[in-house]
Amino acid sequence: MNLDAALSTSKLLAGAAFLHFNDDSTWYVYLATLLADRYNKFNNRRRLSSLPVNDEFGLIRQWTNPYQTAAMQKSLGVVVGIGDDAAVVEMKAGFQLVLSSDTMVQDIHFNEKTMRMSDVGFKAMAAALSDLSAMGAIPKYALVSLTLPKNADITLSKQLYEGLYACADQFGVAIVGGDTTSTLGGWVVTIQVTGEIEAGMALLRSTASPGDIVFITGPLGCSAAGLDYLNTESPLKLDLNQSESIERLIEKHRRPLPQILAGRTLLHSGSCHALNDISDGLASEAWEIAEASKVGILLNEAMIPRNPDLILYAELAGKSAMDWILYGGEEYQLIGTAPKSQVAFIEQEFKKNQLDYHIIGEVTELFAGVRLLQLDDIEVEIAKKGYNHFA
Ligand SMILES: Nc1ncnc2c1ncn2[C@@H]1O[C@H](COP(=O)(O)OP(=O)(O)O)[C@@H](O)[C@H]1O
Ligand SMILES: Cc1ncc(C[n+]2csc(CCOP(=O)(O)OP(=O)(O)O)c2C)c(N)n1
Ligand SMILES: [Mg+2]
Ligand SMILES: [Mg+2]
Ligand SMILES: [Mg+2]
Repeated sequence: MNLDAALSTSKLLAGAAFLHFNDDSTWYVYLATLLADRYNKFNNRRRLSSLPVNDEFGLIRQWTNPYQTAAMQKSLGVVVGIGDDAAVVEMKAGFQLVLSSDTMVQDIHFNEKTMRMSDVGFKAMAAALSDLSAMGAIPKYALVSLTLPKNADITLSKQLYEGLYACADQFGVAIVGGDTTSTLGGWVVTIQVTGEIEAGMALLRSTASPGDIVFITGPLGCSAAGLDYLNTESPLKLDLNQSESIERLIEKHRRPLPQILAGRTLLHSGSCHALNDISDGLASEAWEIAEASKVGILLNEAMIPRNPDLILYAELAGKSAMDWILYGGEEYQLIGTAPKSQVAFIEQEFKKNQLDYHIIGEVTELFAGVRLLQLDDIEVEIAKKGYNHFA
């Protein structure tokens, strides 16, 4: 078995184990169908190569047919999948629907220099699923709306779908439909996702409480540092160690992972107060919790984790790692709050699931907004800034 095959098999196993964690008794059916799916993929591709490439419906079949067989979709609760006017899916008693939508636009979220099309697909799905993770939901279904240039290279659109399905499969998500349109402008991908959650259990931004600790599920700033490198005009001279560090930062920019298991672990713990995912940057998302919960958040610079690759690259580039950590965004880690008394329990649950967990501050009623206790012991308000589409 080559490395790629081994890697993709281990991701499938991780996906299956993940469904198992979600108490889904059909997880082994999902695994079996996923493996059969991989086996059939090559044959499917050959069968499809005779379809026309300049016809919308032929294209949709080419994009979607090589992936997720009917058997696999059935194991995920799909009753009617791609091909009719709308999809039909099973509803589980005692659960509520969780709905969200996210868009990636050429030259705003990605460009030819920063991302391959398969990365765009993977990241678009990951970013959409991230919002489900921030509610504590189990991701289930996705609709893909694709707007592509009239003269687009069809190979690129197929690569986009390769990435979309790689992420969907990793998190047990069935792609059940979407929409296809042409444009005289650049590529736009919108992913609408649906998840399910135990009724009444969704984790909100508005429920932080004074005395809570503030935590994050992993180091921040790496995606922004990776993007900075990809945008560098004059290439830096790098030794092997430095280029490996930068490769890892680029990977974090191109293939972020939604923290679904962390969201589920927090929901199961019964001890998480507020939760939000970090798409626009730590400062911006902490502000969202502070405002929605009508509390203050005091972050402690000394407690904020610093990824060694990030520190190394910040020194090389002569830029501030802390700026990327606070305002960088696109990290898709979670920021949350929990009562102090529950910290040990949550930490233990995270450890059990081999998840990362860092306490970085506390919730207070002494002020409104977000402040940072700097390394020099001075407390400053941090700007409510992050990525803003209209700034
Ligand atoms: N065009 C829109 N019409 C209706 N609701 C929207 C629109 N754009 C965003 N929203 C809603 O506004 C809220 C904030 O959106 P957004 O900042 O994109 O959230 P996030 O950063 O979590 O992805 C969400 O509840 C989202 O569903
Ligand atoms: C070419 C390029 N320029 C800039 C960025 C930086 N960037 C674009 S969007 C964004 C924030 C996240 O996107 P958004 O659409 O606001 O996601 P949401 O908050 O809806 O989850 C960032 C940091 C990028 N990823 N690529
Ligand atoms: Mg959004
Ligand atoms: Mg969000
Ligand atoms: Mg945003």
